[in-house]
Amino acid sequence: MGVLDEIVAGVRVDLAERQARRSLDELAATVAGLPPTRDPMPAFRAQGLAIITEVKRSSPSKGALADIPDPATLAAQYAAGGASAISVLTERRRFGGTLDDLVAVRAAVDVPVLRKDFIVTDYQLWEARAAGADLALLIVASLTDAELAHLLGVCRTLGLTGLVEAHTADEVRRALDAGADLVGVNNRDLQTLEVDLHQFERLVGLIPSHVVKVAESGILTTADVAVVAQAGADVILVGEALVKHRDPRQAVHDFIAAGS
Ligand SMILES: O=C(O)c1ccccc1NCC(=O)[C@H](O)[C@H](O)COP(=O)(O)O
Repeated sequence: MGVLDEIVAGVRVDLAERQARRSLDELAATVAGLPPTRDPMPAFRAQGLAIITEVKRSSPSKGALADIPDPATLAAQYAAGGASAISVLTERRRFGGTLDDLVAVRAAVDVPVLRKDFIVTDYQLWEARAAGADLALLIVASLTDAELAHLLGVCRTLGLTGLVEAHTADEVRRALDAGADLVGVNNRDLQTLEVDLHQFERLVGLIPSHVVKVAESGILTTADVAVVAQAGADVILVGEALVKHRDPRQAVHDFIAAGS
């Protein structure tokens, strides 16, 4: 079993507990009372490099990264620096996140918010929408083709933008076949945790021009930003470098400038 499989196994256990406490009907009632979601795509398609900044306390690859006692304050700093969207890791066991973090971030900023988790069921998408998310991550490696197409359809029904994440050429093909118009290439292999910044560069040519391309993971410096921007990234997704930075607002600003 690889790391991704282990994470998903834990996610399914936690998910069953939440489902026992709150029914889909209850989530649907909450969602019915919400305003429409925010569309991140215009900002992602605009001139220059866009950035999705991540609220990430810890990770399987690096262990503890930052305490982040107040995700809302960090998110406000990201937004002030020019973030086009904010990613909130809501997985508890390995990343120390919760859906409450997403609720707090949603209340603090106006930019779109991404639920970054290991989504394998409709229920998690309803939870994401009920918590105030505008985007949801779908990881090709943890889904069958049928599941991926189905979950992308549920995203559309709920007004969520699906960020479909791939790490190999085959996964990029599967993401496109499922109809994704926002594709992330993760430089991190989620089974082995190895990071290769050049994975984005290798795969980006497989993605057609009308699809928005996101370079994810392992972007630590402005030089790294320049590498993926020159390779054709429309958007970068950055966690570690920002949560560990003494001035996240300035770091976001500098990363955007490095890619433009
Ligand atoms: O970050 C990990 O170690 C990790 C391990 C297994 C599954 C997912 C993992 N991370 C999720 C992410 O995709 C990253 O948080 C995101 O791309 C930002 O990466 P980074 O800038 O390297 O923190």
